[in-house]
Amino acid sequence: MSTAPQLVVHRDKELMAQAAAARLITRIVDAQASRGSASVVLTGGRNGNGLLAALAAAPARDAVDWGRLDLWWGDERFLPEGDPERNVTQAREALLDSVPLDPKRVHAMPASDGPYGDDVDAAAAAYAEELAAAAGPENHGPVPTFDVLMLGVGPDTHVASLFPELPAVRETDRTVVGVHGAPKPPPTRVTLTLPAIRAAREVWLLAAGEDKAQAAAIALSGAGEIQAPAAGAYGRGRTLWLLDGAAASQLPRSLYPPASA
Ligand SMILES: O=C1O[C@H](COP(=O)(O)O)[C@@H](O)[C@H](O)[C@H]1O
Repeated sequence: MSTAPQLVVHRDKELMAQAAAARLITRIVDAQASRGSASVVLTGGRNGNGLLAALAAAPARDAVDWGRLDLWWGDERFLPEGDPERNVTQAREALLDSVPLDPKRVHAMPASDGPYGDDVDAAAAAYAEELAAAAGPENHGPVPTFDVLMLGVGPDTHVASLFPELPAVRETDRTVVGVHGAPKPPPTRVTLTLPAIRAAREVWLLAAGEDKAQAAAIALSGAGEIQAPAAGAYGRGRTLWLLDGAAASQLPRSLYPPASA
């Protein structure tokens, strides 16, 4: 069942990143307190990396027990290990290299020079198996119930590597698929599908900057998920759109009334 999106609009992208980082710290600490560990799905892109950098700079980051955190990725650019364009490389630089994570709990998606070579579909199937192996009987299918799954919203409404009208966004069965011919480079990618995204307790969509304004307005105005993948991303318990004022500037008044002064 879809959860209605809730919107939080911050003044600018710096404040949005800091507030989202604080929110994430709280969610992780709460999950660790109630379930012993936490699981978070990271996103690539400018807003996702901005959040990780803000988290790295937040003194409260020491409240997290980094050894009891599972990290997964919503998508990956299918490039060689260590490529600066890989989402995991950027996440390592922004945060992961500076906190004491358990390497066994950092579930990066395969690289194009990894065990599956350049076979992106085999790489996607392997990640699906890794997710299935981590899912327990208390989960609702072949993926863990992630505590928080974050998605950067692209200017074309893509989330993860689910681009409008491409086959990946139509997938209703598999949890992870290979993407061929993505309109944003690189063309070959690995992505969670909408059914996997919807297994999360909380889905957070991040949109900051003027170039995200139209995408946010379209996705939040009742567009279909095939044409606007962000519209199909929701969590089991909560769907949260975290925006800055620029990204919120084209939202319908019923969702976010502009300030009167
Ligand atoms: O390529 C990607 O783009 C999106 C959005 O990135 P942004 O820089 O426009 O914020 C991101 O969510 C995705 O993970 C990434 O692979």
